[in-house]
Amino acid sequence: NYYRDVNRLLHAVQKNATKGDPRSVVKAIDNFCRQKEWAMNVGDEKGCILDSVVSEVNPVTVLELGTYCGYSTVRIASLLPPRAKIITLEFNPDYAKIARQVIAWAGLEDKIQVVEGPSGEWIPKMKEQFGVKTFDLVFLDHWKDRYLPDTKLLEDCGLLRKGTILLADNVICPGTPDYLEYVRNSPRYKSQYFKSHLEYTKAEDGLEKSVFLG
Ligand SMILES: Oc1cc(-c2ccc(F)cc2)cc2nccnc12
Ligand SMILES: [Mg+2]
Repeated sequence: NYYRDVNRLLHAVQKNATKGDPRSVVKAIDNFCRQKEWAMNVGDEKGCILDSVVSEVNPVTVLELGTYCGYSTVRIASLLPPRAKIITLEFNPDYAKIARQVIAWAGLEDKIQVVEGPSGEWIPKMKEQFGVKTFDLVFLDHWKDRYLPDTKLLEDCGLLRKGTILLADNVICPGTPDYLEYVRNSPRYKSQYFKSHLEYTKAEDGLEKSVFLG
């Protein structure tokens, strides 16, 4: 079952990665998923595109939708300036439990807040619960049918500012057609597609980077 799989991924991190070294945690997960068991991390190829967007934006406040095992959370956090913070939402409690341990192994607990529950319920509470004004970067990597409603919710809750970057995983595989249509046709976004491959495979996938114009 899924929980046993993610547990083996955690053990691979604890066995092969150096405690307190985020990049070795990322490497250990990629090696495990390439050699042993595929898992739905953003992966090393799309991960390099993620790294370049994070480095370009240099965000202070990041929202990640879909933590899973914390691979992209660790990848992003390892590139953030000292005071920067990531809030990452995960619906599945088993995944959240694993992610917290992966994040702890990387030594990044101080930068990352893992929040359990439905994104649709937590987004309207971001300001009051976490003192967030607006997000500088949002990484969408959760259920594909939540990308569009959650983006509209972020707009309606005033959590996006002129220049906020939305970066969306899996816009080709599994695919998020309604989200793509929205960000590519709305006058409120400037959108750009980064062609890549589905993690650890040769199938096409890509990331969509969209700037909120206010
Ligand atoms: O990166 C991803 C890949 C897949 C996925 C699963 C099965 C396939 F066959 C192909 C792709 C699902 C995902 N769900 C949530 C967040 N990210 C995902
Ligand atoms: Mg994904």
